[in-house]
Amino acid sequence: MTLLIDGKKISAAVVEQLAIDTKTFIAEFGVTPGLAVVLVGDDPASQVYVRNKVKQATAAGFHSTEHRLPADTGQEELNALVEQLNNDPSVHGILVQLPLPEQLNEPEIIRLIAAEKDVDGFHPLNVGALASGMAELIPCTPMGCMIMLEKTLGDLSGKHAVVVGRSNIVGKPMAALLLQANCTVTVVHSRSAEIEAICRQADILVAAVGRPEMIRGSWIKPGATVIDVGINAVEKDGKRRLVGDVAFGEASEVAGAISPVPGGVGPMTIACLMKNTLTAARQQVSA
Ligand SMILES: NC(=O)C1=CN([C@@H]2O[C@H](COP(=O)(O)OP(=O)(O)OC[C@H]3O[C@@H](n4cnc5c(N)ncnc54)[C@H](OP(=O)(O)O)[C@@H]3O)[C@@H](O)[C@H]2O)C=CC1
Ligand SMILES: Nc1nc(=O)c2c([nH]1)NC[C@@H]1CN(c3ccc(C(=O)N[C@@H](CCC(=O)O)C(=O)O)cc3)C=[N+]21
Repeated sequence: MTLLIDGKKISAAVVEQLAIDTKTFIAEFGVTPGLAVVLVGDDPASQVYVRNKVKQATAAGFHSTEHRLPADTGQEELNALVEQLNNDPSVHGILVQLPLPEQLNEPEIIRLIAAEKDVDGFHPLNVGALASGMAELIPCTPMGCMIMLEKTLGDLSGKHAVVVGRSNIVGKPMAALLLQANCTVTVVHSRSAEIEAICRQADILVAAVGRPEMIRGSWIKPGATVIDVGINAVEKDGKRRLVGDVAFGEASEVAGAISPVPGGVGPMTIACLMKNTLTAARQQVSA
């Protein structure tokens, strides 16, 4: 029997606990955690995520604001907004939706966000803290994957984890967290040889590639735990559908446990963003 790792359900439990912790926090400090989400341009998928984020923030009891800028926004203008949010004491968390339109310098923006308000965990200070096991703000998607894995497997010590993808947003921080959880970690990417054979050795397989259904059933070791991070919009029978980086039907016949798309990592990412916002608020009131 293959276990379905239900991200919707697990994330609902996370948000429920968070709403309780937030109430306690507000009662103790008289401060409501604030999240600001910045969206440049009008990419429809990004709009969906931003809407979900703002909705969940409200459900968690946060104060949240949405800042939409036109696709042709210049660097100065975006910098000025980030600086304004950095200086706003009612804002504890800042998320700038990525990728940015190409005229904007992404690393410059990531560095400009105050590290203590960087609820994505992308600032170099937070990346360094994660690498050395001192992190407070951990990238939301990998954190969500870890919660799913620990819920499914308990202790991860000694397991061989294979991460497909090495982006700063998912693959690299995922590998860091798995290593910290005592896994033996292999990271493969577009220049790797023998990807299939390496995947087949994985007790834990995390797919974060951005290629619809690239990972086939035959790449999976029987009984392995598979976490599918991919969110790919494809046309099927004239309709827009979301599929992951894993061929779900085939994979679920081999895997011991697998997360679906949608309803897997996506909702966990948003729940972890809320966790980080409360963590950031806690740090800032006690600073
Ligand atoms: N559920 C969620 O909350 C989130 C989902 N996502 C989704 O996860 C997926 C990955 O996102 P992200 O990490 O940002 O994507 P990126 O495009 O930044 O990174 C993709 C990675 O996959 C590697 N790769 C690409 N093609 C291949 C291939 N054929 N074989 C092996 N490796 C390959 C790339 O290698 P190289 O480095 O060599 O180019 C790169 O490291 C996307 O579908 C995205 O939509 C992303 C963030 C959050
Ligand atoms: N600075 C920054 N931080 C991010 O965390 C970030 C980002 N930029 N850019 C884009 C990616 C993508 N991402 C998702 C979040 C939630 C869902 C999600 O909730 N998905 C649902 C439903 C999706 C739907 O129905 O369209 C699901 O998978 O079930 C998906 C994808 C965060 N990202």
